[in-house]
Amino acid sequence: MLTRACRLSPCSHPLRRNLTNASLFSQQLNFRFTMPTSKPQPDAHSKVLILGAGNFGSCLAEHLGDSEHRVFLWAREADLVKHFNLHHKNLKYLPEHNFSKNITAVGPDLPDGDFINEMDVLLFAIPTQFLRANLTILNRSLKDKTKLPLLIFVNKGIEIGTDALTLEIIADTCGAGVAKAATFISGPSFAKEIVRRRPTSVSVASFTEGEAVKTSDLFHQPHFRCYTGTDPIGIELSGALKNVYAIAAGMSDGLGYENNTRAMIITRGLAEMTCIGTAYGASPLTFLGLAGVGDLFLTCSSSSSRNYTVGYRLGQGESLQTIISTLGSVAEGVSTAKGVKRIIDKLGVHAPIAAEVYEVLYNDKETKRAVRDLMDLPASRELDLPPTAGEPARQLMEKLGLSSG
Ligand SMILES: NC(=O)c1ccc[n+]([C@@H]2O[C@H](COP(=O)([O-])OP(=O)(O)OC[C@H]3O[C@@H](n4cnc5c(N)ncnc54)[C@H](O)[C@@H]3O)[C@@H](O)[C@H]2O)c1
Ligand SMILES: O=P(O)(O)OC[C@H](O)CO
Repeated sequence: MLTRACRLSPCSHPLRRNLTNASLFSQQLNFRFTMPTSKPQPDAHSKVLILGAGNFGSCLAEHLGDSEHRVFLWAREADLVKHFNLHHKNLKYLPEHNFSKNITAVGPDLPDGDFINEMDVLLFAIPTQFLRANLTILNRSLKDKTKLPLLIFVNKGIEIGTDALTLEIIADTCGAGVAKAATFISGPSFAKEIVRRRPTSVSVASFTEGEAVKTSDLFHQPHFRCYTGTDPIGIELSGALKNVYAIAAGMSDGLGYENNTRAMIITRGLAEMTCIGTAYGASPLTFLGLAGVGDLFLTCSSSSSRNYTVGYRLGQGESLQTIISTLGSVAEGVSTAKGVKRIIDKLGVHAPIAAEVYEVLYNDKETKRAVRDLMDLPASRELDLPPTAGEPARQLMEKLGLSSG
């Protein structure tokens, strides 16, 4: 079979133990810590600032504009700001769409402190690799950290160089209190389908159910459902990891392999994601949700996915450099593959598909050779979840002041 995936020290009833640990852990959290919360539930006419006017930021601006919120969309591109306000169009990222008149573009400089402090909601749609620099500037504007706006993050990646999840980037730049209040949206949600009001569902997670519910209520519409949870680390890992497997699936299709191979990559990819997440300290169940298998399935099976497209073009023989310079949009899996490789090496999780994607992207390994090496792995058991050692999550929780030990 394809992999000897995810083998750490065997344990007798790993799933049961992981579930027990996860639920005990969240009970301890709710019981032992006073969690920071944002201002009360944003009402029907809230002021929302969306940071990042790419495909997803502008799509979510449109989504919230539907609900008659006062929506501001920050773009770092001066021409985009000017054209958007004149014509309600985003020519660079969603050129076909006519945007709601409830949206005002702002930029190219980040808004100042007075403006930021008037907002009920700050939604970050900035790719992971640029988040730290922008949060560092924004932090200076967050005057009263006991009255935070609702803070929502939608990026799906791991930071190069630090291997940090977004929670850690927020803690480093704005402090642990801000990170603890953050909410994450992730799940199968192509921007261009949301602006066409196609029925869509996502996962929404925060450390407290209350914050997640505020975000869910804000986003809920007849064509858009949110499912809440309290495993933000698992939700973040799901979104970041699926991008790497979408590259693998695209590669396989680009090489001319067919449905069996793609199904194998999706299924073994889910097994790898679950093992990596569990070893990291997330709940294995999170990977069975919309942010996990839902988004994995979407991006591994559609040419609308930028990550799938990168893989497909690699499989067709194009160089990574050419693909990146002509993609016109971000494919978070390319940078995230670096962090994933370091995380699996550090945790000792056997995740051969992720490792082969890294080899193709960064060590010039031929795509065909990568597939052959995966198929040559010795036969293995289908799934042995690692014990919930969870050292990275434990360290992160400690950094956030949420250590339970
Ligand atoms: N497009 C989708 O369907 C979708 C869906 C869910 C989540 N996401 C996630 O949302 C995030 C944004 O993706 P996108 O699709 O909007 O990307 P995009 O490629 O459409 O746009 C890129 C965005 O990054 C901004 N940017 C570039 N350099 C920057 C810098 N130095 N500082 C700040 N911003 C900079 C651009 O101005 C633009 O707003 C990604 O993490 C992506 O994984 C995207
Ligand atoms: O185009 P991709 O591959 O970045 O995928 C976009 C979203 O993550 C889909 O949910």
